[in-house]
Amino acid sequence: MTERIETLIILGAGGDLTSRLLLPGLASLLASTRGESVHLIGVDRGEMTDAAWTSRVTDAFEAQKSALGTSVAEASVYLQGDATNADDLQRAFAAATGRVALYFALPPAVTILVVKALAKLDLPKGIVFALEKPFGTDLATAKALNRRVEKLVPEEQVFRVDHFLGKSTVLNLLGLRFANRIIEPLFSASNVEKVEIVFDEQLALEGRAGYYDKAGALVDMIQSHLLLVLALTAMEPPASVDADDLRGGMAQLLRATRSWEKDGTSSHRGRYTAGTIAGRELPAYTDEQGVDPELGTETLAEVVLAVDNWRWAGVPFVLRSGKAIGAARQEIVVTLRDVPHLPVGLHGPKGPVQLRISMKPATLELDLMVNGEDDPFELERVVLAADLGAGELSAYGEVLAGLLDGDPTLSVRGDVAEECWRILAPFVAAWKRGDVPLDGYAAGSTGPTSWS
Ligand SMILES: NC(=O)C1=CN([C@@H]2O[C@H](COP(=O)(O)OP(=O)(O)OC[C@H]3O[C@@H](n4cnc5c(N)ncnc54)[C@H](OP(=O)(O)O)[C@@H]3O)[C@@H](O)[C@H]2O)C=CC1
Ligand SMILES: O=C1O[C@H](COP(=O)(O)O)[C@@H](O)[C@H](O)[C@H]1O
Repeated sequence: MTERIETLIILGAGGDLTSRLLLPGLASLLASTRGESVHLIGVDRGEMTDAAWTSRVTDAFEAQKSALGTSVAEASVYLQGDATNADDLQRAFAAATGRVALYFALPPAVTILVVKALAKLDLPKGIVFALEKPFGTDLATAKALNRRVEKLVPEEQVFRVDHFLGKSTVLNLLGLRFANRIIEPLFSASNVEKVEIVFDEQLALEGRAGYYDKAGALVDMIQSHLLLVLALTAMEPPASVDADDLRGGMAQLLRATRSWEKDGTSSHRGRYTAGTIAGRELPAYTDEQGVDPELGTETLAEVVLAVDNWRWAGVPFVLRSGKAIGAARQEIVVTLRDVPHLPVGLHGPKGPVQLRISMKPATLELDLMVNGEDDPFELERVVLAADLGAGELSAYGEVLAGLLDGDPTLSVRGDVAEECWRILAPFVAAWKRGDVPLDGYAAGSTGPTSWS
């Protein structure tokens, strides 16, 4: 049996990811039936006492307080240090006990420098690297990062984190698709006209220019998160959901995925201008602190993909994600083809029949055409709805559970990370060539009007 992780070292402990998602995720795990104690060490460049760090951890644990969480917070320690410096990393390892997970809650450019510094050290036995997305900045750098990392530790000791794999609705795709005769047979080109995977947020930049301005919506959201959701939506039924079968199935699907138009023009990009969301006034993206307007960073991206296999030939997969959108819309929408023949005499509402799997809230809706109450030959649309349940753990809680248990099922395999970059390369190139305009949309709107 794999030895459990005893110490979790977070590099970038003072950052947004750590306080907003990672520590609350840990709190949700510790408060759950699956929680076990862990020695927590925070490392960042800023000066902070152990007491200040403990109080920061305690605050982040507040919403999901537990006795175990309190004891983990109280025993946690902070080390001021530069994660790209081998001596500082060695100090962190010296403070650890048992098997170590080293969490890179760092910008991608810093991560590569840390990996270089780690090459100078004798690493703790069995150490697991938890790497945050994006893995590299393009296919070449992702490959280079993977090659560097594999020189230090074997693949089973690399946990590439993508918290979308920990979202209960995303995991629910497995149950919904592969445990229901009513759903799985629908999922093919003979029945499906189009699949949309949308993650529009009301959140704007939220002070993250340092990272986001170099990433943009395509890399931040589509490159890893939405492509993995696509893989689970469209993959062949695996024999089991163990790490090899599940990740193998996802890799196979992504290898068959490509840009709809080979030159990357089956895409849109947009950037928000000033506007209002839920009563909050937002400046234009280019007026946000730390943004370099010359970079032309998009805050809304949409790409159309094809899956070149027997099941999905000819079906467009539209992936879209945007910030500062008026109404959050986070769902997988499967639009079904019209029935091959509607018996003459039956008539009713036009418009697509859809299966909608919402990531937030976690719900499922299936449109059904039924005979109307008044005129039985006049069809009416009704909706079959189900609550999919929020899941015991937050998405980060779920991936941390896998990381600390040494279970790689929810870790993004190295080849999968590379495939994701390969798929997006034509869009990046088309945008760089200027073949796709950068459209404006007002913050709080649904996006550029010209797209619909
Ligand atoms: N924030 C989010 O919502 C999510 C983020 N991610 C990923 O997490 C990663 C981190 O993002 P995020 O937390 O937003 O970024 P932040 O910039 O908020 O945090 C990064 C932290 O790392 C610190 N840091 C930078 N360089 C070093 C160094 N050499 N040694 C020690 N500490 C260092 C920074 O300190 P300083 O302030 O001094 O620079 C900062 O505290 C990114 O890869 C991002 O893609 C993934 C999912 C969600
Ligand atoms: O990785 C990221 O995800 C969040 C959205 O995920 P959620 O689970 O917090 O809703 C996104 O806001 C952020 O830009 C991105 O880096």
